[in-house]
Amino acid sequence: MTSRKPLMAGNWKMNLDHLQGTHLVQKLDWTLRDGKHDYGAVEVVVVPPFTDLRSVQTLVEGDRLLMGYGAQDLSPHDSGAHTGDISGAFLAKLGCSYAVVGHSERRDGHGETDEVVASKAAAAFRHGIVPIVCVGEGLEVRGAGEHVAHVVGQVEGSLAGITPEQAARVVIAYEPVWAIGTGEVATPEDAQEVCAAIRATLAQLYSTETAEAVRIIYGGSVKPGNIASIMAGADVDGALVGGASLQAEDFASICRYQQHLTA
Ligand SMILES: O=C[C@H](O)COP(=O)(O)O
Repeated sequence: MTSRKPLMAGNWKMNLDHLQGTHLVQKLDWTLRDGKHDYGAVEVVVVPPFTDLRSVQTLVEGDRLLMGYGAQDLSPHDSGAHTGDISGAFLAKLGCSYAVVGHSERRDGHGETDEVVASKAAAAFRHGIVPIVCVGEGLEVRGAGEHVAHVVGQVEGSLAGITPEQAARVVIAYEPVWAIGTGEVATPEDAQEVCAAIRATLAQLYSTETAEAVRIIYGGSVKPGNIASIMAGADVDGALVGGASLQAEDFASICRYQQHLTA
């Protein structure tokens, strides 16, 4: 029996300005409360654009909401002449608990390598922020049957320099690129296969104890109708949700995935 607390993180990507974001957080909180969501059993986190974070902080702190929030990226640098970068120090001051690093949309669209991702993960830890480190293969790699080796390589590269103490707190998101925003979700077996391989890699890099502590979540076309079967995988500890996290009812339903099992 695992003691890992499931994590449902809603990555809004470049959607919703701060007014729309405030509205969604309020509606999500209300929907979760209405469904008697047990935050102690399933952690809920929203990941808005940078420009929404101050508004989300004000709402979460002011109304003592139980959901957490994080950023979609951060700078590998802490301060200085890095135009357009956002420091982990600033995010920590805004109360961010998490920062997504190495999302495939940044690896592909901004040329981020494993080395860059590792430096961002290290920056997050310097400021007490937990990095959600994204890995995942493209369609070609999957077609060649090299997805496990590819993802394992990304995990090793993206965690370079991360200490065992930090590694135990990291979140790894397995997101097959071909499943992101396509409606083509990985099968529960696909998700479990790669998440188990990630955990085995963590055991080799660090220790079995560390590997057992790490939450490994799945992302890619997660919806209310498929979350329960994905979560059935022994090594799947939650989800990084894109499109479906923009609708309060859908994301709340995903957060309450356990109810789908008994429904
Ligand atoms: O960060 C989230 C993932 O990219 C998944 O996005 P999606 O749920 O829209 O497929």
